[in-house]
Amino acid sequence: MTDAGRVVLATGDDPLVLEHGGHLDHVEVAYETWGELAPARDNVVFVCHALTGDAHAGGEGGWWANLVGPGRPLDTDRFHVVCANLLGGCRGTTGPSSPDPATGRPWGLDFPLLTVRDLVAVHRRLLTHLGVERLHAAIGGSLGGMQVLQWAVDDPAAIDRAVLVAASSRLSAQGIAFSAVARDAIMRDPDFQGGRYVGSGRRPDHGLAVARRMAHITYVSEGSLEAKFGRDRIADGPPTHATDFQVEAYLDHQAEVFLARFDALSYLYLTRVMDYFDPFSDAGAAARAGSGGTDFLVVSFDTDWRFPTAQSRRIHDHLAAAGARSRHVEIASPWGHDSFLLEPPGYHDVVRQHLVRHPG
Ligand SMILES: CC(=O)SCCNC(=O)CCNC(=O)[C@H](O)C(C)(C)COP(=O)(O)OP(=O)(O)OC[C@H]1O[C@@H](n2cnc3c(N)ncnc32)[C@H](O)[C@@H]1OP(=O)(O)O
Ligand SMILES: N[C@@H](CCO)C(=O)O
Repeated sequence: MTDAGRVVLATGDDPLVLEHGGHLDHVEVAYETWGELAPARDNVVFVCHALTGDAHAGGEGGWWANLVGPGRPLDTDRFHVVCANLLGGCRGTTGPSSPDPATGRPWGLDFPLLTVRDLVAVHRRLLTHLGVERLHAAIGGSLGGMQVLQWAVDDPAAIDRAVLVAASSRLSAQGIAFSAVARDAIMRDPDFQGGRYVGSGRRPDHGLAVARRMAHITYVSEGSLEAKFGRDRIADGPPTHATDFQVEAYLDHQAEVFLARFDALSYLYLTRVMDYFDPFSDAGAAARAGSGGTDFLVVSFDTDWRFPTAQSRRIHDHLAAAGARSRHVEIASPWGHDSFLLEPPGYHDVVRQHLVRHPG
């Protein structure tokens, strides 16, 4: 059974208090579910999406349809899978382009800055709304893995099995630098209009496209770009400043499809969420994450240079040193960071096995 819905999870009477201060009096969340909820409500697998994902993880066109479905590692004949669009997103959940209840106008840059803890607080409210106390598992890739880690820190008794794929507990200087250039491209686009572009008939598409082109290069590997495109050109002819190489046409295409599904303000807010994430700066965080008996699987890909294996090993090392149950597996993949969306050999097997492991 597949279900999709939208639910209000914060109101003026029950606001969402944010980690950096301030609160949101209205939070609406878009979510989808697949598979039957067991009568004991003990078969829920929560999927946390990455930077630009949405609630549509499974089913036709789902961004994780290779992982979610009957007989898949997140087996919907067995599990009740839930995925929600993030707070700050632009795919049905409240974000910076949503109306500010105080003015009726889109929030723009008046939307408060968020943290991973805030994103998780909304997931936790959704679970309460669904009448679920404990997750069979929580799984996420990239920013999704960060949410799973924060969730275990904030509510250690809530998750039996945690799967963090291609994630990081702390962006490197290089990672923050990539985010900075992407945000600059957006904010310096004249159509950004100080963040007041919603409803103006102009959007900072140029800036957002530059941001996505650059980010996409970091999500794939040098080898995969070489293998797909090499130095192939679209047509023979004299040199030009226009798109000429196949790899340029590929980036143009990636940017074009991205503009059709994503919003520049959400990009600014969610990249900033990632920059500041650093849960182990709190010396007690790893011990708390392990204190509820959560069984962690940390997966990385050998060609991921955006969130390299060393960053996953750091997560595992912190957890293991604090006595948490944790395993780290590095998967060989030719495809870089976005391997978490694909099926390199061995990856789905370790996830499948972890989801049926006995806790304790
Ligand atoms: C994580 C979440 O929570 S979901 C996030 C949202 N989703 C994403 O971020 C995914 C974006 N990333 C991608 O699509 C990535 O490219 C991957 C790595 C996942 C897909 O990998 P692959 O299957 O190897 O696809 P590839 O990277 O080659 O891209 C194929 C696309 O490029 C297009 N393309 C390929 N070569 C060219 C070319 N020379 N010129 C123009 N376009 C090209 C294809 O037509 C295809 O388009 P389509 O996706 O619109 O059908
Ligand atoms: N390609 C993914 C990965 C980000 O880490 C996304 O856009 O969400």
